[in-house]
Formats: sequence, C-alpha cells, structure tokens
Amino acid sequence: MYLNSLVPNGTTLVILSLLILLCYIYINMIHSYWKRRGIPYEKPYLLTGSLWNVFSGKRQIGKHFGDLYRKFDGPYFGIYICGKPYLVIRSPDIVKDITVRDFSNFEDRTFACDKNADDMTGNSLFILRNPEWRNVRMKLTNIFTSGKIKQMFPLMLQTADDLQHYVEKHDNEIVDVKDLAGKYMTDLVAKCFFGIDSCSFVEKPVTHFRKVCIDILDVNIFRSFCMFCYLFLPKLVSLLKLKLLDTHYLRKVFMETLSFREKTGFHRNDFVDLLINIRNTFANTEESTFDTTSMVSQAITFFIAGFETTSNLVGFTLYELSMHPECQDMLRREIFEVFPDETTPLTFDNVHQLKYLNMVIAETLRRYPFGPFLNRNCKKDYVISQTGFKIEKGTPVLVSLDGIHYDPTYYKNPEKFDPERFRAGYKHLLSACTYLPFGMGPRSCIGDRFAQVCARVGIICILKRFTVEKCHLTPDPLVLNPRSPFMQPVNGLQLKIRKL
Ligand code: HEM
Repeated sequence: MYLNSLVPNGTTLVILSLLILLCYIYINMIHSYWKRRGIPYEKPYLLTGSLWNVFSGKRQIGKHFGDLYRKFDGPYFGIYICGKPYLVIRSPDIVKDITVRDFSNFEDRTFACDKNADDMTGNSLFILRNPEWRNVRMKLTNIFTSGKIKQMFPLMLQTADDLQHYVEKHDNEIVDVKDLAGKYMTDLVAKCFFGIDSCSFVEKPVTHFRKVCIDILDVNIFRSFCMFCYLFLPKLVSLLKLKLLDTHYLRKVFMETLSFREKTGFHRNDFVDLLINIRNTFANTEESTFDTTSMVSQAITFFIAGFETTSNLVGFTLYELSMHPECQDMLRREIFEVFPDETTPLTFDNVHQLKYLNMVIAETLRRYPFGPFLNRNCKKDYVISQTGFKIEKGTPVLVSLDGIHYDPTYYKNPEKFDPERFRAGYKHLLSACTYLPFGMGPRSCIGDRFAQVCARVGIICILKRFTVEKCHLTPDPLVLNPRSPFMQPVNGLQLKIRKL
C-alpha cells in the first residue's frame, strides 16, 4: 500500500514530463539570445553555460576567458553564465567607449551589492553602485595621490628592512617568493591601512594577523561558491544572505586602532588618519554617506584588494627574473647605478628613477594581470557606434585581460617575457586600451600608484643584496590554480636566494 503510493501514476508522469519539457524549452530559449541577435557565441552547456572548463577544474577563469577571446575574432562575442547572456568585448576601441567615453552608461559592476547580506562587502568601493559609488570614490581619490603615498614612504622602508633581514636569514636556501612577498605586503598594508605592526616575518608561531590574511583568501568549496554567487548570481546572495569574506577580525583590529587614535589624538600619516579625516570632514553634512561602517569597509577593501594583488606582482616579478637571468643582471646594474653604495638612501623620488624596473614590472603585469576580466553593467540600451549593435539594458559586459594582453596584434610574441616591449613606456598602450592591468576609466584601480611603489621598494631591496635563481623546485612551466578566480601559482614560487 505504502510503496504503491510512491510509484507515480499516469497523471503525475505526464505533469513531470511536461515540466521537464517546459524547462528544456525555456533554457533553449534563453540560450538562443545571441543567435537571435546574430552575434557569434560560445555554445553553452546546460547548467555551467560557457564556463565548463572552469567548473571542471581544467582552466583558471582568467585563462579560460583568454581562450574564448582567442577562439573568436571580430569586435565581440556572446557567452552564457547561469542562463544569463554576457557580452565579451574584444575590440579595444569599444573597450575605450565603454570604460571611458560612455562611462555614464556603464558605471556599475554587475557584482552583488547587498548591505543586508554583508555590510562590509556591500559598502566596499569595489562593489558599490551609483550614485553612492561616485560619492565615495570622489572622497577617496584624494588619499591616493603621490603626495599622500610619499608620506607613507617611511612605513614602506621599515617593512622593506624587515624583508631584507628575513631574506638574510634564509641566504642560500630555497624560499617561496610568493609567500615572502605575501609577508611583505601583509605587513605593509597592516601598517598603512590598520595602523598596526603585524610582524609577518616572525617565523614561529605565525602571527594571528598573517594567519587571517592567508585564510581570508583561501579558496575552499564554500568560498568558491560565495565568490561565484557574488560574480554571477547576485540574487542568490540576497536570498541566502551570503557573506563573501569573514571580516570580523579585521573589523575588530581597525576599530581598536580607531578608538586609540580618537582617544589619544595619535597620528601616523597613514590611510587610517586619512580615512578618519574624510569621515570627520563629511560628518553632519548633506553628504554624510561616509560613516564609520563605510570607513571600516574601505580599509578592509584596500587591504584585501591590495595585499594579494601586489604580493603576486612582487612574487611573479622575482619568478620571471629568476627564469631570465639576463634581465635580472640588467636590472641589478640599473639598481647599482642609482644606489651605488649602502649610504645612498632609498627615497620616494629615486625609486621612480629606475626605468628598466618599470619595464620589468609593466611586462610582469601584462603576463599576469591579477583579475580575470573587467566587468560593467549596461545601464540603458546602448548602441555600439562602430557596428550599430544594440546592447540591451542590464546586459553585463566583460573584457578579458588575458585575451588582450596575449593578443599578437598588440604584443609580438606574447608568450615571451620581454620587458623591452615597454621601453617606450606604456602611455600609448593605455590610451589605446590594449594594456589594462589596472582596468580603465573612472572605475579603474584606485590603488595602482600605491601598489607600484610598494612593489618597486620590495624588489629593489631584494635585488640590491641577493640573486634569485631557478632551482629544482621552481615551477616550470608555471601552473595557475584553476580554483582561484585570481592568477595565483598552484604551489607557490620556490626560488633559490643567494647573497651577492
Ligand atoms: C598590482 C596590484 C593591483 C592590481 C593588478 C589591481 C588591479 C585592479 C583591477 C583590474 C581593478 C578593476 C578596474 C576596472 O574595473 O576597471 C581594480 C579595482 C580596484 N582596486 Fe586594484 N589592483 C592592485 C592593487 C590595489 C591596491 C594596492 C588597492 C588599494 C590600496 C586596490 C584597490 C582597488 C579598488 C578599491 C578597486 C575598485 C575601484 C572602484 O570600483 O572604484 N588595488 N584593481
């Protein structure tokens, strides 16, 4: 009797079949969006859309977008993610229109922004939507000027000193330079954005702050799921009240620093002081959108956006220099020209004088752009002037950084590490939108200058005294972690470090 009730009867079977048929027709209909518009597109799989290689762990997402870019020609192509059509732009002219000329129609990213689900992420400059984003960005732009970064230079020198002492202790050993750069950047951003000394170079026990930094970006299954929802399923973020990161500890540290500074009036010329200034300037004004929550959220955003990106830059630069000793020698010669002996101090001005170092960093950023793509939401129907194609309101528009940076039309022999391609600088490439490591237009990276100064100081301090060499543990070829949305080596970057 009981078993009988579990066996579907004829009517139930018909209803089930109808439902499956309707789902099939619906999915086919949404997956015919690009075909109906005559746009070339990547054939989607049923559930994973155009991201099968990413879901199956075969390819890192940035590289997968690069593969798609190389598969098509023409100014753009379509893809699907979770049933939603996305337009991927290939033409740099159209990239420029979208990110710069017609920015007012593409001001927001499509990432989830829900302050109720997560007030830290929801208030972050990276995630904020308009008009709030414009308001907050305008206030924050002033804290990333060269003058303000120069004031923080002594903090950078202190950290670079710790870096040198640490490397000294590991002379003639194999060191994971990704981890080394991670320690350097953790200490630097902790000093500049949280006003504390996180002592990451202390080997045992690993300090709590450093441990939190390692954990916060660790890609486990739940984190990957949340990240995916923030990127591609914003409605699920609100529905499930998903938090992207556990920021309790960072929030607590920032609040302690804040209350100490407010009680004592202590200043350190760092970003904490600058953020407090902004909050106090705009308190009780019509523009009082910058409250304590917003301030903490920005500090955490800068911390997260700054430490992994910049430590990757330092790590990958050292890796490439170990694989290309001739470039390393050339860079060291330049360093010795500017710093002939130990008595020549590193200053904010002279770290900018090293032209070849700039070329090496520019080439590293071309080869390893940290983010997988630029992302903009189309606010109102928009006609692409070059082709007459209409992008419908609400369509997400993506730009593959790997695709453009490895396009032989713009970079001869793109697989080759060749700093010489930047000898004439890269202003012309920026204005042509063929060089996009920090994005483009008003929504580009706010911390690019800070990142570049930190990276330069770290690299100079290491190369002044040590060589970095390939050893039997050095990954060659380099394998990127397919589970990470960012370009990260799968097993670190092990190099032999030797005192000069
Ligand atoms: C090598 C280091 C870095 C790289 C490669 C990098 C790359 C990027 C990219 C590609 C974007 C998106 C730009 C766009 O959509 O057009 C971005 C945005 C952003 N970055 Fe960076 N970044 C780096 C360092 C930093 C640092 C040090 C900070 C903070 C101190 C920072 C804070 C941000 C913020 C807040 C945004 C969002 C800006 C907005 O929406 O207004 N980044 N970054």
